[in-house]
Amino acid sequence: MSQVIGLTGGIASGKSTVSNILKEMNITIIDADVEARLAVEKGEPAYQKIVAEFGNDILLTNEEIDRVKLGSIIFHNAEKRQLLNSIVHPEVRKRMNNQVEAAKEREEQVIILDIPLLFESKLTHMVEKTILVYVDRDIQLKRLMERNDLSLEEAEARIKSQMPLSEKVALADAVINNNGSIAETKKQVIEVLNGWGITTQE
Ligand SMILES: CC(C)(COP(=O)(O)OP(=O)(O)OC[C@H]1O[C@@H](n2cnc3c(N)ncnc32)[C@H](O)[C@@H]1O)[C@@H](O)C(=O)NCCC(=O)NCCS
Ligand SMILES: Nc1ncnc2c1ncn2[C@@H]1O[C@H](COP(=O)(O)OP(=O)(O)OP(=O)(O)O)[C@@H](O)[C@H]1O
Repeated sequence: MSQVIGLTGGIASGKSTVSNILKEMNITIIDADVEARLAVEKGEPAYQKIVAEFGNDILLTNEEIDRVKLGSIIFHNAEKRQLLNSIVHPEVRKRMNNQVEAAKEREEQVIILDIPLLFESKLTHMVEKTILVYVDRDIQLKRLMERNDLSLEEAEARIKSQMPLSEKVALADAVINNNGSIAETKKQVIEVLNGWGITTQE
């Protein structure tokens, strides 16, 4: 029997960092952000709907979606964000479910679903247990501004578009504190998995 675990957090809280640690242990990760990117490629049904709703202005010269432009719209406007979510999220769920089924057929012991909006989108029914990657807000803000080269205002708008990490802590089965070094984070990942009876390769 496979165990399906949800990995969540906030923007730039360290989900990819934890995912990479898990990948090194040969654990399968299904990443909602990757699926969301594939779902909006030119020719996909969600692509057509996005262009119909947001107009040709959000396209690059090669006709792919300009993610920077679309991001600057939806992170500042809750209604537009809701509209984009209603187009993209059903496709993401379908894609993730297909991959979970495939991983189950391969009889994988552990399957991790990396879903940033696991709690906001009420997707906990897709998983048996949840792990939250937590960071303090000031560290989150600093890492986000550096990684995405964002202004303070743009970074804050992105953080505010999600449920506060402090609220997510109460909803998760396990919390990994990613304020410290990556080595400290890795130690906690191993402790959580071992605590759930999952043996880890190092
Ligand atoms: C707005 C878009 C074009 C920005 O693209 P960009 O390449 O800059 O960012 P990327 O996709 O890598 O997302 C980075 C992070 O932003 C946060 N985020 C993305 N979309 C949303 C959203 N609708 N609401 C809140 N946070 C979001 C997540 O924490 C995510 O990990 C893109 O994020 C998108 O299409 N979002 C809608 C789909 C979605 O909700 N994806 C997130 C998980 S399914
Ligand atoms: N423990 C750490 N120490 C220092 N830097 C870190 C640590 N963890 C993550 N980072 C850096 O912080 C940034 C955000 O981390 P990461 O990309 O893993 O977050 P994420 O939750 O996957 O983000 P998003 O949801 O926005 O894609 C990255 O630039 C990463 O290199």
